[in-house]
Amino acid sequence: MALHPQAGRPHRDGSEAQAEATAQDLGRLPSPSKVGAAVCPIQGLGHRAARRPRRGIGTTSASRVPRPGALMPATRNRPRFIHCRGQPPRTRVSSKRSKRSRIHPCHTEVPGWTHEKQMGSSVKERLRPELSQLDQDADDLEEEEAARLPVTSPDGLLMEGDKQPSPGQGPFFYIGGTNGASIISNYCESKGWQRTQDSHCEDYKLKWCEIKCRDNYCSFREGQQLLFQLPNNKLLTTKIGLLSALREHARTLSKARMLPSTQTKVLKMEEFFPETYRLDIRDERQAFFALFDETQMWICKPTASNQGKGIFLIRSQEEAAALQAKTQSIEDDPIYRKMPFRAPQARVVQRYVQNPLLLDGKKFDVRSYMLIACAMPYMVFFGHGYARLTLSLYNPHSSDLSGHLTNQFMQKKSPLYTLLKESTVWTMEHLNRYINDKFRKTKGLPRDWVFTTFTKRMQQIMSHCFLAVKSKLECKLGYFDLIGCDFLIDENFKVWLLEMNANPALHTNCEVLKAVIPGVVIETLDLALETCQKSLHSQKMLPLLSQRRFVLLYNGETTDLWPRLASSRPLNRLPNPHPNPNPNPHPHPHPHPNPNPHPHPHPNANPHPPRPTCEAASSALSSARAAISERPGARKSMPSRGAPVCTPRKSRLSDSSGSSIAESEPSLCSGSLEGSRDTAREPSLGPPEEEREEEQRSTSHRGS
Ligand SMILES: Nc1ncnc2c1ncn2[C@@H]1O[C@H](COP(=O)(O)OP(=O)(O)OP(=O)(O)O)[C@@H](O)[C@H]1O
Ligand SMILES: [Mg+2]
Ligand SMILES: [Mg+2]
Repeated sequence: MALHPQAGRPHRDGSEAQAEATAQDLGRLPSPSKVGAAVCPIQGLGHRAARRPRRGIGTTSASRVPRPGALMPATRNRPRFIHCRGQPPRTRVSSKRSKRSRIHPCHTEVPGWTHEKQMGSSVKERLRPELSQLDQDADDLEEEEAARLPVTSPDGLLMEGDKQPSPGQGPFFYIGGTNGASIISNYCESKGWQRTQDSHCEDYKLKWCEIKCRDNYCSFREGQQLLFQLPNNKLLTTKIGLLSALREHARTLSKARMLPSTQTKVLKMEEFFPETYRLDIRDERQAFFALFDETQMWICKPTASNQGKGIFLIRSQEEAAALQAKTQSIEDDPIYRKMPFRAPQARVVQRYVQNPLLLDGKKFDVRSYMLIACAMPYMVFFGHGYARLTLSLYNPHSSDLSGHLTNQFMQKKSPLYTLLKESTVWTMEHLNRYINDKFRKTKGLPRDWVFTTFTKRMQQIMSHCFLAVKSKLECKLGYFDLIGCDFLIDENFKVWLLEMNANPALHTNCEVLKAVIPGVVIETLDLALETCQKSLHSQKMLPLLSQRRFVLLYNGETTDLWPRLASSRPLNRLPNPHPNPNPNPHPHPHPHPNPNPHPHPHPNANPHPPRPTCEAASSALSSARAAISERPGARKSMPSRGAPVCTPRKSRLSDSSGSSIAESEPSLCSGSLEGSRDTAREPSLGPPEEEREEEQRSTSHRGS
């Protein structure tokens, strides 16, 4: 299919990503005056910290306290969580390792994991005394296991200044919503933390909410807490946010390319992102309707919905004309003119990839992950996910959307889903085997194309997208994010990025998901803890002891200037994920039914330290870096980006599950983080208001 170059498309200035992102949630917000304009007191911290000189905070505590609550095996191949019970004596962090602190390592081989994590010889050398002790400790532990004694929390579970875990005294974690809740909860409980159902609890160590709530960001204690989701991740995770960011990045890069010093090849947006137009901007809309003809297929999507909601295809002149008329009527509607925030959700139209690669005749896409484990400095990773297939055979002419939309939510609508659901999700290994068998010879692909070329391409694209928004993301030490990225492969093996999703689905309702998702979540949490702790203590990030399958895409420690929290802050508040340079490669084996999830060596396999960084991505990064660093607001020149401007306010709304108040009283929450309402935005097209609200209520599980 011939694609129109993006270059000729209408552009808007770079503030659109932010403005659009803002617009999405504004329908649910009170006017800025109601919210109040006071600056959140937390906001200033980053700047103050930036001015302070870096001090040697010392590493003793971080390196000596045992890794808390590691998953310990009940048998050699049946890992289980150890829940820390009882009240161990209060721990003082000292450079001397206490006897009890030595029990954490676990030498158990966990299928599919151990081979990926080994220490380099230099690290081993350094750790030799520790290693022999740990061997002994592991034996001790096995004895304990054999005796089936309850395992108590090791000393030093918490860092200095924290209370020891005891019922009702924390440390606390809070989970808003149900997405991945049991995995997160098990992980935290294995560390001896206690779950609170109080969504207003401010004394938490970790908060993982499906829906962002402004209060969470206002009361956030930088360096002391972990908070899931960057406040303005919608720069990447709404359709318009991503489109605008990529366009602006393309402009920046094209300017930079004119400089003699930056001639290196960088990724072009049109090479990986299907041609897309915003329907909420008149010029773009007109450009789209002018170019449309019946030889092409387009897909129309609401910017901030997920699970395929509100999506339809445009194939005929009649459908295009109907869309045009509807857009126009909304624009002309006096109600929406007066109250643009009441207007239906903005939409994009995207060129439909009509010739997808098919697996046994079925369309599929690939869900991968971008993990922003640390925002100060940025530590960004790539992680493999899984492939999602439709139940029915692909027929480009069919009007049945379930054959066109591969996301699980669409497939779940089918009565056949319960029966055939296992066939709708494949592991990446399965996909790799299939492509090796069916296409390697006929298409002249390299062996293990999935784990070589395809993986590199996804990493390159993710890096490109991250760089596109890096200077605009609101970052604080303790923010972390897991973003679901959807890729489509066409029959020419070209890779297309379809979208990125906040709060990706973490369901485990079929066997493949059970094998994949817990590992993703556990490593996410491990990496968030480790990187945060290291940042707080001004320790070197690498090697990352908890890195297993995720591949490092971006290490801001070596690239960016970033403010460090000074030692005048209360230190050691975050429980230390790696109290000791742990030679055990698999401290957190997750219940993983897949005995060998990565039989083939591939870029995400992680056999040797130092942990892998992505070559593909780093070349993309280095070639783009010069351009990025010149952008206003780039990290180099702006040490700490602003926190959301907001009034700290005790929220008083909570649904029964204790999840974000955004659902019950949307006007108070969700999305006010990005600034004030863009009243100047053009009316947009979409489903009626009720439908839109319904969509917003039910889209907590992003990226189905
Ligand atoms: N440009 C495109 N060409 C071909 N198929 C597409 C295109 N865009 C989307 N699709 C199909 O439609 C599905 C839904 O699109 P998309 O992921 O953008 O929407 P969504 O509502 O955000 O879904 P989710 O977040 O649940 O993945 C995709 O999984 C893919 O199968
Ligand atoms: Mg989505
Ligand atoms: Mg999707």
